[in-house]
Amino acid sequence: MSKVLIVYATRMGETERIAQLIGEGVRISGVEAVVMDAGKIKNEGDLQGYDALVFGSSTYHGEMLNKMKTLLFLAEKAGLEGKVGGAFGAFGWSGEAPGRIYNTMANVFKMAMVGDPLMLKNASLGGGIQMAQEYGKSIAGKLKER
Ligand SMILES: Cc1cc2nc3c(=O)[nH]c(=O)nc-3n(C[C@H](O)[C@H](O)[C@H](O)COP(=O)(O)O)c2cc1C
Repeated sequence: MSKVLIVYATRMGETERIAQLIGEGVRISGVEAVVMDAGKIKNEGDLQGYDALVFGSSTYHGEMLNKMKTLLFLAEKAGLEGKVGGAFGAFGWSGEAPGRIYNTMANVFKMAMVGDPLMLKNASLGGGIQMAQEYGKSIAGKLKER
């Protein structure tokens, strides 16, 4: 069975909520999902053995959180080329982090990215629950195309 790893970096918990909803969308599609805090990933081996990887961080002062920067340097060595990818994050107004994560996954890791990064101001208001679950479903859908 295909397996998806969803890793989040959060300060107040909003990006974790989005990660859990993406995980639900993956599981609704019948695909296994593991959701993990970026701080739990200690070496590149922790990122191996998955068919799709989805990374997310909230934005502070125009940047992703340091835990996500560290994770991306580990991921560079994990051999993720060709794997399905996605990026997400909670934001307030400018939301730089998800796009930067997405571009690194596409351009440096050469992953097969789903349409766009998912950016949400709130995981549960304004259709957030559905949008995050749909993002998970689109990750699972891209895996099933293969
Ligand atoms: C000190 C501070 C700086 C912030 N800087 C930004 C920013 O530059 N751009 C932005 O879009 N949101 C910014 N935000 C809003 C957060 O991204 C937003 O509250 C988000 O929901 C936090 O998600 P988290 O709980 O996953 O950390 C900032 C919030 C705080 C408290």
